[in-house]
Amino acid sequence: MSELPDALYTPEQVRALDRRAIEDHGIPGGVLMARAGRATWRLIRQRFPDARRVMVLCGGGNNGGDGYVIARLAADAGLAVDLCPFADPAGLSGDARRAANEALARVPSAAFSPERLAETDLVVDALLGTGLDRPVSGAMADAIGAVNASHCRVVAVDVPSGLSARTGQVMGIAVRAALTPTFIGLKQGLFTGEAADCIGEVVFDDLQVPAAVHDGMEPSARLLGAEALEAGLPRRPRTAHKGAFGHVLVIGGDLGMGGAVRIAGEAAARSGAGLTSVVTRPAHVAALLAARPELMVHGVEAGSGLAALLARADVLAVGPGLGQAEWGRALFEAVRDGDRPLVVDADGLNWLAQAPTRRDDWVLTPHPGEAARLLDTDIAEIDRDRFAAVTAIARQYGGVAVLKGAGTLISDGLCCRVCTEGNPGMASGGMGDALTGLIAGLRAQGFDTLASACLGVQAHARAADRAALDGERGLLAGDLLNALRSVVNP
Ligand SMILES: NC(=O)C1=CN([C@@H]2O[C@H](COP(=O)(O)OP(=O)(O)OC[C@H]3O[C@@H](n4cnc5c(N)ncnc54)[C@H](O)[C@@H]3O)[C@@H](O)[C@H]2O)[C@H](O)CC1
Ligand SMILES: [K+]
Repeated sequence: MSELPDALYTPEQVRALDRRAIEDHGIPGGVLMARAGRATWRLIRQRFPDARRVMVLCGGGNNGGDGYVIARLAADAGLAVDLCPFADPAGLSGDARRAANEALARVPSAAFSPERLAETDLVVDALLGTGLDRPVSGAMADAIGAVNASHCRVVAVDVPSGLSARTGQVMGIAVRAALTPTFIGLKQGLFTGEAADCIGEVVFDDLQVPAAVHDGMEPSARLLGAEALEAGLPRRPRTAHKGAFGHVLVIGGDLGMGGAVRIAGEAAARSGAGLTSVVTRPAHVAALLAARPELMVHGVEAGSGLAALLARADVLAVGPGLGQAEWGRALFEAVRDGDRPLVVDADGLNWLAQAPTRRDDWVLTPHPGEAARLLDTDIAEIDRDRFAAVTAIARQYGGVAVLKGAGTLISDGLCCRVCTEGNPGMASGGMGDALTGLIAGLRAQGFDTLASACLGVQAHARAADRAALDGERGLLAGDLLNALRSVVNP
């Protein structure tokens, strides 16, 4: 099993890679299945050497076929094996049927029994893989529920059963695995949506298929590898001076929401921007100046006195705490059609959704609710396929779209990038404001629209990982901001 490649594919693309391996490179499907089974078995022996009793759940397709190979290998190694078919092996086709016949000649099949889980060390989930095409129900759903409720560690073959390999959404119910060995091509659905609760650790194996099978196959998305951030944030020259690192102007903070612009401003400053200014309600000026003397804070009523401040800024971040009142609308409209690159978040996105327009130099950073408003749809539709949603926003509004969530997606309308860093503690107030400021700060330092979005998302998630104590509780924006320094200045 090797390091994760960055290329992600749809299930259809992976099936095409399968066919190329078979048809163009003469590797029989049964050999691929045997290799998938052997690779998974080797991983099981490495990671769970103490397992003595294994339960293998086999579905009605080739994912099940992989499971039969594993069951036979486990029996040959002397483990006690409960082999539980969830489809009549006689009804299997081709390679899966041959694998089933070989396994069943070695191991009698057993009906799934939740009670057996108490004596089971390890469950191999070979129910469903890339062929999942409807919500899981009936006996298969009951079994997945029992396995998830048990103490058993689970190895999910290729894809946790019930998780969509395309969208990362759970269809009915899905296996929660400790390990997901996956083959030939990484499925995009393993890295966004609800996948983080199901995949455990993804381990990739190319099944010794020639890399040439990927030739001409444009990945549907790419992982933001850990090294992208280090490579992207160059060290500063000794002769550095603040004028060389840009000037960010954060706009927002209607009455009662001054904290949002403070967080965004502080994130921009900590990102390395040379100067950071804030335009907000006059009522917030004194408190902001006292809290963060690095920020230059200006109290502005709707639109008046803004022009001079805009002229001095290199990048604008509009939205944190902007609000849905007349004040916010006037400020948004004053900057929407200006000539400065923009990062638009929060209520800035809501104002944009009410009067859609296009630009090539902005970064839009919606969460699923804001994305639904931008696309005039509902959150369920966004969750149905987040890759499609973030691409649609980038194509409709121009620039770069960032769809925040577990596995944040970044799209320029052509290819999606996926950030797999971050933790559940980020689901707390102020996180989005910090990301907005961070992206604007990087943009002000000369990174282009896409690079500032990718580096900003990754730095934000990594700072959250560093700040999270147990990763399960709500993170404070201040904790993230404190951690940011060590991330942006490695
Ligand atoms: N390159 C690779 O990734 C390799 C993949 N292999 C394995 O093959 C599966 C894909 O096999 P396929 O037969 O296309 O699909 P599945 O096995 O996932 O299942 C199809 C089977 O299941 C039925 N089905 C679909 N949804 C449901 C549902 N909700 N409930 C019940 N049944 C459902 C569907 O009707 C079909 O009958 C891949 O994941 C790998 O594990 C190769 O073995 C090695 C190379
Ligand atoms: K599976």
